[in-house]
Amino acid sequence: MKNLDKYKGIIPAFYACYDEAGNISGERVQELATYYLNKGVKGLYVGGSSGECIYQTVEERQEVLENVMKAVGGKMTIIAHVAAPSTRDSIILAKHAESLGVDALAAIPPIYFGLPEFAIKDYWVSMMEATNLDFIIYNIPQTTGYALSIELLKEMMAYDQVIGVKNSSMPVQDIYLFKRHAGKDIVVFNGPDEQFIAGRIMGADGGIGGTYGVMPELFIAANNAIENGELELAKNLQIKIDDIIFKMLSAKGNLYDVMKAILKKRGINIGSVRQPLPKITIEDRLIVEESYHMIQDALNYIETV
Ligand SMILES: CC(=O)N[C@@H]([C@@H](O)[C@H](O)[C@H](O)CO)[C@@H](O)CC(=O)C(=O)O
Repeated sequence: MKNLDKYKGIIPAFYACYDEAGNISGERVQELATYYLNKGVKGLYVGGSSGECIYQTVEERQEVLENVMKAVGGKMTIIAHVAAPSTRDSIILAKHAESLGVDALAAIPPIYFGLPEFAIKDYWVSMMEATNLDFIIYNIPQTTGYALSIELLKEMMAYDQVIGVKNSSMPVQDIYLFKRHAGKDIVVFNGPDEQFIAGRIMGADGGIGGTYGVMPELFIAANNAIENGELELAKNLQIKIDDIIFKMLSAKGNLYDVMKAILKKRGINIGSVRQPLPKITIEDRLIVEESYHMIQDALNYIETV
């Protein structure tokens, strides 16, 4: 029986760190990784949606992971999202991640063309079996168009390397169903940050989220409240988190650029987003300001409870 405790907690989805010219900045990657280490999160999820991975080359994705491992390798759990459009590149990224000593791989299903489940399974198994690492299925039907079926989950659970599911689908019941039908102990990560505590109550062992990175303290506090059975506090924190997310999502610019602007106000400059993601507008600056102060207010609230 594998000990899965190292995956159970708050794991921010790591953001793309660019220099002023829009190229990957190894220095800023290391600064952001160290920032999260010091915040006390459980680990980092590197190269996922929030990492703008689909807009980066294989070499750029390798550079990001190399710099994360330089900064925090061995000091926290590192999950490397290695899925690329082709199986070939996914295998290259998986082997590279293993060579750096990450804890686990994660992968979305194939994108663009809708493929039959046997082809999705082959895609996942090919990159997984190119290494000896733990493997986490990434279910995110909103962006991939494929919702993980119980049948395919059961087939994948037959592989000892498969240890969990990162579930970003909105129905929180999916978390329960994946746990129920896995047939063995698995880790399920809550993906939609807006319903983090609901996911935890329905069986998620922790969370991986794109907004954790701009307010990690709030998700750590919400997770601790769940762990301690303080459901009223957990709900109050979730409501504060959601109001912040809704405010950030109200911007015209992409959420990731809103969060990067807020991080800059928190002292961490990781550049902007890569097109075609729309950058924040002048008008969005007010939303950034308001979101930043809502985070500060929530941090002050935590100090009082
Ligand atoms: C569809 C989507 O991107 N979901 C996000 C959420 O963290 C999302 O950004 C958040 O709930 C705000 O809507 C994560 O589940 C995925 C994610 O952060 C990642 O893969 O980087």
